[in-house]
Amino acid sequence: MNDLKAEKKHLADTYQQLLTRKTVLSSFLTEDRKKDRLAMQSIGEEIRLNFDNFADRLDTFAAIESKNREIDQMNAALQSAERELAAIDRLLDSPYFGKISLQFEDEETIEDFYIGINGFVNENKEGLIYDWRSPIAELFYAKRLGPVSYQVNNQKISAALEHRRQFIIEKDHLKQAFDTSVAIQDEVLLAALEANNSQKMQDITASIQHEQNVIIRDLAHKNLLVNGVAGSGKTSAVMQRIAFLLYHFREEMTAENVLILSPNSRFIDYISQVLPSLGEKNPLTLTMRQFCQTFPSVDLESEEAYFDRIQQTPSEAIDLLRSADFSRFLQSLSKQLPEELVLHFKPIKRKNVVLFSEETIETFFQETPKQASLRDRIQAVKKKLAYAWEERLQKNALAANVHDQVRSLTEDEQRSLLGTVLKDDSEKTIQKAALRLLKKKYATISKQINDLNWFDTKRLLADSADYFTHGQITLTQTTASLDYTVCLLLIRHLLAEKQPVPALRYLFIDEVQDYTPAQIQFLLCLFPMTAFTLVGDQQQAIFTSAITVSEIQTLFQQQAKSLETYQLTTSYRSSGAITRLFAQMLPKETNLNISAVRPEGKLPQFYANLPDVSLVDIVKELKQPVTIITKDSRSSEELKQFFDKQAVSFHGTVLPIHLAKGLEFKQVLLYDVSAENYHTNQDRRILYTAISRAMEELVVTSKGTFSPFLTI
Ligand SMILES: Nc1ncnc2c1ncn2[C@@H]1O[C@H](COP(=O)(O)OP(=O)(O)OP(=O)(O)O)[C@@H](O)[C@H]1O
Repeated sequence: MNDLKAEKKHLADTYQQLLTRKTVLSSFLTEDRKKDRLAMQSIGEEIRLNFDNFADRLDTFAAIESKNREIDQMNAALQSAERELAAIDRLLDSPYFGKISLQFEDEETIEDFYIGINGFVNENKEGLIYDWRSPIAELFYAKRLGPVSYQVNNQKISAALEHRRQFIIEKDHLKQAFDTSVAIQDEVLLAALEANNSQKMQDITASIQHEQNVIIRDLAHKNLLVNGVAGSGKTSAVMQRIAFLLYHFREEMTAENVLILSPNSRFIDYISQVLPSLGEKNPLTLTMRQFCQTFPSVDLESEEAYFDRIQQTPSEAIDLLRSADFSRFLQSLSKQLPEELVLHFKPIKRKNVVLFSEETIETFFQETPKQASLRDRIQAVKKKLAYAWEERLQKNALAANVHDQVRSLTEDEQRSLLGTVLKDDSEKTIQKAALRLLKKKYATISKQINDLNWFDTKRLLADSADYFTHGQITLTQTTASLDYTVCLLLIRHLLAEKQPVPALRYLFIDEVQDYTPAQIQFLLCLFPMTAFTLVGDQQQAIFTSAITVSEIQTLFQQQAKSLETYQLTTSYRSSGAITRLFAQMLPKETNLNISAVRPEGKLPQFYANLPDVSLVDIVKELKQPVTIITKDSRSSEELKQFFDKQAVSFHGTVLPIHLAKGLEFKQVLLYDVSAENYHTNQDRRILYTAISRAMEELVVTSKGTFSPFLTI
């Protein structure tokens, strides 16, 4: 490349300008922090607090207000400088990764734009680096050279993309440069894949592929569903899309308006660095179980019990609780309750003393307008109960014995029961304190009223199941399974009280194939205005809790919501040989043609009829760290104990597949892939998922003969 020299010079210049700006910002921050402290100190000295008369008070407030404004301005300047400094620090690691040369209409010269992980404008207000999310940077990810356009402030700008260059840069060292005419060059992609050395997920900004970019930047469609093969960058696309949206809507939303639902706690940790490395805050990230636990009075099975359960064949009752039909029926109850379904109320009690009987609550309910929605009627009953309770407390607070109780309180007791020490013992003070005392004493009653403990939602759910299945299914729920809780929360939300949820603009669901139709329906009800991005892989549906693409599409259609579907078939994670192996696992009718990006690499090794004692040598010989993946938790535990007993030490982990899901590891050993362990269609998907966790080296063992799904 004849202008490599010019590129090196450009890099040196840019790097120098970044360094200069860093120095300016650092000294501004140290100086300003000092000034800030001094300013704070001087406030007390400068403002004479004078509250003598009305005019003095106004003057004092005005002086405080003006000082506050000064401090706010100072803080805003500090924060903005801190943000800029952090961005510069990121850029100093690698100032930019791409360049596009554009010929704009009516302009004679071609203009160059350098693209980096963040933007940088120098002190002369020249844009030296453009953020990869800026409108113009989209052209960098465009498929071909030639006529292109982009949108700025709803205005279309046309140009000709004359030239695209990609760089591999470390600090101020230009390691490689490639001129590319078709999207992102393989060398850059392969270099990015090679450089993936971390245990945590990394951003893919410099090598986002065209089909991923379309998903990341899709603003035209509110709801997206991405069905992509193993390793096709679905999670990466989710993270990059969040970063893109936070940038694009920076004036309107923050990370607080985003929620990511993830498969398990390990995965949450795995993705935790991507957004901070791009200068963005992580949004709240939860598993569906954790999300349901955020609601009041939810008591749920543990994560382990949950995973155990969703690997078992479900009972008829669980099937019902997961189904779209049943949750749709529950949803329909909010409009009209069939005559056969009767609401049941529970008495409000304290220590076996009934304060509001079922009959009283039933009467309150009957007094509410019949034409109102059930939720409004329940809310009206709640208000009536709260009012009746307050009245009762006020009446009781007049009683002499309560007043005596108040008078006999020591100062310490007053502090702990009334929150203050009584100033006098006038009738008025004592009466007020008496009410406070009673409220404190009977706090559980207010809580019961508030938490709707008196409305028997469990009974309604059980009766609904009975009615819906014509008496075929009786719900006898001993432990609160996630499936049961989701239906209960749906009833609570639609029929009793809107559940408290964050104001979400975007909801991202990873591994969506593991959700049930009822769960998706529940989320759609909870977040009617939110935009959904769902990503998953039908072939990785390894649990009995699952949903298909067409079921998801139907659920969206029923809610009159559009859903744009994307399919990704290029796999970036595993070597060619490993990709070939898991691609063979797909049933013919899927018609999926998985293409690998990485080179062929080392062939997987297979050991049939291998006793555990021989496993030890194989594990030790493998490049470390090695991840051993088992089919379930029980075999993981057994294997760990076996290694302990044998005093085998190796660098790595033993994980059941449900915890390895979504993650990736350089060296993987699949434990006991025997015909006995892997013969059903679900086993086939487990195997496909397990093999596709391996990036470079794969060893497959079996205690007996191999599963028929392995065509070695
Ligand atoms: N455009 C890209 N450039 C560089 N690396 C990429 C790109 N796309 C994906 N990768 C890498 O490929 C690997 C797989 O990506 P990711 O985990 O996002 O895929 P996935 O579709 O969510 O996988 P799975 O469903 O199998 O868990 C990751 O290491 C990711 O960094």
